[in-house]
Amino acid sequence: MRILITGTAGFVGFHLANRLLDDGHEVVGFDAMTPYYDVRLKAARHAILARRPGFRALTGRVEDMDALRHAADLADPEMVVHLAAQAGVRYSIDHPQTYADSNLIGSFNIVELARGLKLRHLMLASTSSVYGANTALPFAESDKADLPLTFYAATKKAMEEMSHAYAHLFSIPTTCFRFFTVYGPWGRPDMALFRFVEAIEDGRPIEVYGEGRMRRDFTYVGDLVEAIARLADCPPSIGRPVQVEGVADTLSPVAPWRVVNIAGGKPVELIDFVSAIERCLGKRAVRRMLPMQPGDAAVTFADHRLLEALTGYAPKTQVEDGVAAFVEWYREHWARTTPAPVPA
Ligand SMILES: O=C(O)[C@H]1O[C@H](OP(=O)(O)OP(=O)(O)OC[C@H]2O[C@@H](n3ccc(=O)[nH]c3=O)[C@H](O)[C@@H]2O)[C@H](O)[C@@H](O)[C@H]1O
Repeated sequence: MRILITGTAGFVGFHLANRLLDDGHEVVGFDAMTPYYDVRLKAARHAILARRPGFRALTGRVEDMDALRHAADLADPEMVVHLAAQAGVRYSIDHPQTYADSNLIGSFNIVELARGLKLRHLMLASTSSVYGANTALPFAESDKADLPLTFYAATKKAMEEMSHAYAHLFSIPTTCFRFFTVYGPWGRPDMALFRFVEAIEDGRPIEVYGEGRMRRDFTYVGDLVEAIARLADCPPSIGRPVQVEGVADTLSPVAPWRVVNIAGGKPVELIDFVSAIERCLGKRAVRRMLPMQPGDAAVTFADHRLLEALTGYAPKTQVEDGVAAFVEWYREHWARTTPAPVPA
């Protein structure tokens, strides 16, 4: 299949592109290389993809419709996977404009682009953050999700809603998947795992928010891309819901559209995550215990029965194993081969 993926220099886009190339698909990757975090990491990911037959990279922002149209002309895609976004829960508090630009305008451009393409499937990355102030656990996709705690979450929910309208009006088979704190090799430097490992290796204290009592349904990136690759083969079709024991399919009655959680399935307390990191590194962290940060969710925990019913797959990697894979990558690859930053 010919596939256009936005955000291929990003953490998830890099892994997904590799996975889909392994399966023999052709991939055009579209990425703006934004400097939200160390661009050398993005460049290194793209350099690996560039060596693979079947991959072509284009640089551009999702806010730039002309650049997107150019990418679509080149790719002639049968499927679009939209992963490019301004991510990060806590960063959104002081930088809402970048979220409005990338996540609202960018996602609008993607559905508008899809309107003119004959796609088998449009897949869009959403987030567990849309469950916001919900307290009923686990989070089921059919639960109302109308109480976002951050503007980041609000922009992702808006993307889900925009895509529903477009799916309805223009018959675009659309799946929105909600990620739950994805981690693993080549991960994002702004996220807990990278920050903790980097600090412990450098002998600096780590900052543990919420006194370490928050829980996250951490999802290993290898499991995530397996789930997305399987979901790619399950485009929604109106009137053809899947039967799921105990949970409702989110298939829209008026559009070929659904939303699906992708999560590890076993929430882990942050302090236990820190202990797993310490065991893998063979070092103790100096822990600075801090209060919860504004906008953070106390718990994320996904109902993953819909994913299982659709794909026959459930994520399986234990946190200890996933953290070990990250630590091996960090020590053997990133810390060893990355040059010191150029002074400003
Ligand atoms: O699934 C999501 O909806 C989101 O997942 C991710 O957000 P989070 O769950 O916040 O992941 P992450 O940063 O790994 O922090 C994990 C925990 O460590 C705590 N945390 C974090 C950093 C730190 O230095 N100290 C700390 O205690 C922190 O307070 C938190 O309790 C994505 O960034 C986001 O884009 C979105 O997709």
